[in-house]
Amino acid sequence: MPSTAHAPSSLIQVERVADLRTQVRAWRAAGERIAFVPTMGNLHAGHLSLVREGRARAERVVASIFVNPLQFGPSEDLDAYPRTLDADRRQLDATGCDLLFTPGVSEIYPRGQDTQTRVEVPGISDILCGASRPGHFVGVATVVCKLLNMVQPDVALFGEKDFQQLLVIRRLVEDLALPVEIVGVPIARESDGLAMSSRNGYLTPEERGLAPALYRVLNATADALRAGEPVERAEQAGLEALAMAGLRPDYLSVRRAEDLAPACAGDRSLVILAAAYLGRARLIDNLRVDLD
Ligand SMILES: Nc1ncnc2c1ncn2[C@@H]1O[C@H](COP(=O)(O)OP(=O)(O)OP(=O)(O)O)[C@@H](O)[C@H]1O
Ligand SMILES: CC(C)(CO)[C@@H](O)C(=O)[O-]
Ligand code: BAL
Repeated sequence: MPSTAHAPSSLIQVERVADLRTQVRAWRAAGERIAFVPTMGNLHAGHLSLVREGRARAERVVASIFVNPLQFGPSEDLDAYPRTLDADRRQLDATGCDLLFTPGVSEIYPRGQDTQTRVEVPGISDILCGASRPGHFVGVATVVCKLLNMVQPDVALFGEKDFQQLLVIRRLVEDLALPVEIVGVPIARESDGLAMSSRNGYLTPEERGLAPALYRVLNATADALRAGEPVERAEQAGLEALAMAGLRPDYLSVRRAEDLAPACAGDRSLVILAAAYLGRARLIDNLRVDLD
């Protein structure tokens, strides 16, 4: 055999819940634990770090690719969202993912998405990204709840880049007593600090040059807080710095890391969250700050 031969693919791909369940049941019967990584595809190193973390925690890793229409607003990028299934499959295979679930919309919403039972996590869904994207977290909570019920994993992995989403999902799992461990995975960044994101692909070369300002401003805001700057002043300076760097800030907010309540004097465990528009992209990022 030529030395350049590739190892045969061991990635199983299924589109139907029934096939997913048959395979997962067989693994369970063999005493194997299941890790689950839900995604919307167009995979990058951030997604693959979730798969690797899954491998470290379970014998089998299931990933899903589903661009969930229920979490997109009417004027958002559902149709333009990048779909790169062949490349995604190759990356998952090379990273040791065992099964890829690629349901169609009718497999997830057989009755149509408008008449689908919905899952709402009140309060935390209505602030920050939820305020700018009304209904977004109902869409996320609904599809994540369904996917968890379909896969029935022992552990599910989510990126800390979507920090608010992670907290919404933790709350959902706690409130509905779902028997799954939720693990947050640190943000994977480009060498210039920009958080990896599928939507970075929307940036022109010039915008891509401006984008790392988001992470730089988060770091400058963290420095200001550590130096004793009052929260409101640090937030205002951060918003101004984003605009000066050529981004259009949506929000920059210092919150309590535990529950995203507004930070008050005396709170020590904080997170700075920001969202900003740049060309066709809406970028998000966040940075934890522990004052002590
Ligand atoms: N840079 C990253 N580091 C760690 N995890 C990430 C990163 N980017 C995305 N993830 C995680 O991967 C999972 C799937 O995310 P998704 O498919 O929406 O990717 P994305 O790159 O965040 O896309 P988008 O640009 O739409 O936000 C989520 O749990 C998300 O938090
Ligand atoms: C968790 C998720 C896969 C639900 O559609 C999505 O919001 C994402 O990719 O972060
Ligand atoms: N990564 C979050 C999915 C979304 O923006 O819709």
